[in-house]
Amino acid sequence: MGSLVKKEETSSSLMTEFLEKCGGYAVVDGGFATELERHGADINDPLWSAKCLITSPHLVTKVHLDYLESGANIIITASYQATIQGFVAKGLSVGEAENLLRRSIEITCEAREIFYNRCTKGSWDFAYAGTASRRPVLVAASVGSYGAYLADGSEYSGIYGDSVSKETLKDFHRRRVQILAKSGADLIAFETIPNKLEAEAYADLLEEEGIEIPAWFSFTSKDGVTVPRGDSVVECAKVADSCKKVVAIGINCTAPRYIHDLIISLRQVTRKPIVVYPNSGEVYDGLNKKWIKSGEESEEDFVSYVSKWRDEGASLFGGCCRTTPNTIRAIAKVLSSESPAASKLKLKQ
Ligand SMILES: C[S+](C)CC[C@H](N)C(=O)O
Ligand SMILES: N[C@@H](CCS)C(=O)O
Ligand SMILES: [Zn+2]
Repeated sequence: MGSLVKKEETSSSLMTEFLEKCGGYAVVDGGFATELERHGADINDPLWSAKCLITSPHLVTKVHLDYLESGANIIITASYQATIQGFVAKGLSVGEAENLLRRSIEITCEAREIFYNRCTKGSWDFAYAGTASRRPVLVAASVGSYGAYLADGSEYSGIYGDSVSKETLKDFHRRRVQILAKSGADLIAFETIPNKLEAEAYADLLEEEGIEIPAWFSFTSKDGVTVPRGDSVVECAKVADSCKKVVAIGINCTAPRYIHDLIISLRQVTRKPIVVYPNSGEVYDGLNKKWIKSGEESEEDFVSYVSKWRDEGASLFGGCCRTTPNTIRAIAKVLSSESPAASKLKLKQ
């Protein structure tokens, strides 16, 4: 009992202490798969970005490093669409599939080490922290939804059919979550969650499997009120709020224009830190694996929203699909010019 309480306290303090170290607000990285694509990777494949764990791990390292150089405090692994079932369908053995999952975390941890070794006294990083300390960086192990594995864009419909129950989803995710939790990541990022059922499955798994690292649950929305399956974001957030292992709740891969109202909805039901990392506002065509411009998106608009999102109560900010290191650099700049550490620096000058 004592050790259970201890673990839960450790979970909830990880994010609080991390945010304190970051000056109150933290920068999450940006679109990962779409950045691999921008560097020439062909991810038109059922494995999507996870294909690069096999074909071009050097690009995975490069994208992580680019985001670290841009100011990210949290870097998310390439495991979004890396599933044992998906790798086995490609002809890999279960053992090879499990090793690739572990490798996704190792590559990210290695990138953090490379970045730390590159940081020298006098770099902007030291000025950012206001002390001679290293910038805090967490590694978040990405878990994409069952819809991501289906590889038809169905994380944007959330419709899995009546044959897929909560138990089906738990069985689908169980082994991957167990492996990722023991691979050296600081937390698990359950991302782009499209329905309440999958959030419930994740919450059950975290509790039943005694997963020892904390997690965030991040939902996607196409209307600013519901997740794609039609469940209200408020109801989904309640599931996340009541799970003790969950240390932040948020929204990702959603058009920036919906984020403000979604933060207000989340705040109605949780006091946990809120994480937002919207996409560029473009819409994904899951059949052709292409992004379609809506004409409403612009990087300037995205970045100008950040202080409004902060005022509504979010504390972790980044980008999802089709955002780039430029977006993250701009977010880091907005936050560092307004953080308590930065204010102290200004006062000293
Ligand atoms: C977040 S969506 C853009 C991820 C890709 C999708 N699961 C697919 O395979 O098409
Ligand atoms: N972490 C994933 C999320 C896709 S919605 C990525 O950035 O590729
Ligand atoms: Zn995305």
